[in-house]
Amino acid sequence: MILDTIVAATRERVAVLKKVKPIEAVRQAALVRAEEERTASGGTFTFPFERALMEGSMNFICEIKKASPSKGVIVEEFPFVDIAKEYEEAGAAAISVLTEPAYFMGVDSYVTDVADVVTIPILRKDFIVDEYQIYESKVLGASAILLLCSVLDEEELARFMALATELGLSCLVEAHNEEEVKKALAVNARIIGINNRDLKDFSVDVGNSIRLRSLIPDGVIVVAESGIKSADEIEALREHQIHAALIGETLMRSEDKTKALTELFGPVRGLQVKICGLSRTEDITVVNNPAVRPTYAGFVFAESPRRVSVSDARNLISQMAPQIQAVGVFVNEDVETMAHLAETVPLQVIQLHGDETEDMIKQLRQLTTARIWKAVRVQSEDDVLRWNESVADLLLFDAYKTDAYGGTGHVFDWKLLKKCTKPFILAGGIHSKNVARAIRNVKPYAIDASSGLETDGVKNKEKIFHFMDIIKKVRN
Ligand SMILES: O=P(O)(O)OC[C@@H](O)[C@@H](O)c1c[nH]c2ccccc12
Repeated sequence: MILDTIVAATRERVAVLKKVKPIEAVRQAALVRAEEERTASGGTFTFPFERALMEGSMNFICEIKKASPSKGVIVEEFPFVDIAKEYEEAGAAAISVLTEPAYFMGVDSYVTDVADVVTIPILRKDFIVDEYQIYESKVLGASAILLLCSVLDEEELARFMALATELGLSCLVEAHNEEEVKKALAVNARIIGINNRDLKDFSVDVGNSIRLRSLIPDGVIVVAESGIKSADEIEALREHQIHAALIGETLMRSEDKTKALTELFGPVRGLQVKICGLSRTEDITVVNNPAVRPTYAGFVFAESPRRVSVSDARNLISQMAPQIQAVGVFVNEDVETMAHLAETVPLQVIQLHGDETEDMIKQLRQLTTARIWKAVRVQSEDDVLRWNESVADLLLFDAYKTDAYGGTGHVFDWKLLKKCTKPFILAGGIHSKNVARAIRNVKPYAIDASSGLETDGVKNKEKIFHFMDIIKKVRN
């Protein structure tokens, strides 16, 4: 049986590795790395892999795999670093990297190379039979490892999971049948992967993950693995509360990963875009381009590197395509001034980005017909709930930073927005690498980007075009 052959080859591989680099050295390196990470995140591990699988209604683990025993070589061209970048932009929650050399043509260093270019977590996919490989996975920069119920007994599973947890690694515990699911549950797996492919004869049945899913209690993350090709399959997985789909071949073979994930996830219609912090004539030329043309363009009147004077704003807005609505961004400005500027610049929207109160919004409402947006800098769920009843036309959620009111380039925890019942605008460190995930997982009315579209403090044309291109593919 192929699985036995791969496992035997893996044992030999590990035996050789141990001679080249003794386990004690790898263990030390892993412990150092784990300790650094723990300290950096304030004393506890953050387990980014499992958190990423809880973000949206369907999360994708996109796989980097040159070959497989069932399909042989899948792609001749294998620019795996570019593929990893594309996966991240396409909206992958995590990336799975095959490192098994003999049957999947994997290489250990792929993990490190991918970790260098993406910020999303990486699953190191290999046939783990020895603690050595767990330490190694940590050193390579993985956030998670794969443990196979078909290869490991309960004692090994429990021991390997405990070691992984100690190192801050998550475990995707893979099962293919009822007996293996029970085994995964017996060792308290936090993430169970249900493989649709039978590793004994390579037959694939996507219904397998749906059938076995019912055996798994709430609170355990469920991942459907293998053979996933269509939007209908993803919809069925979603209906059965499966949190994530691990997809290899379908994505490796697709020319455009962003389009491929949109096909699978389904398009997100109706999303609006605001590009904030325009300050130069060149910026106006870019937004006027039909390929860009956001619904809203923001002009910052408050203290900021992107501040514009009233006369500059007037001049820039007069050159702007009439379809684009001008948003004036203010911080703790007095209401008369804002109402006057809305009239005279003119501005279609007043965005309050400071410590304005609900009373101020009401006063402003009396003075202007411009729409009023209130920016809320989110530190906790309470910040969101407090503004739920506001008379503002829309809320805009941004990251909190003590020393700045906005445009900080920081991303906040989007899960804090779950209880927001009204349409809102999402801001805070949005750029081409996280916009697809932001749109699909947070489902805002509009997305607002500023610093993520800049280079050296000014708007970058290429970044803006690329950003809009991704958004178009996500909206389809
Ligand atoms: O390429 P596919 O059919 O989308 O499958 C991906 C992944 O599930 C598959 O590579 C896999 C699932 N379990 C494994 C165990 C080892 C190696 C590989 C795998």
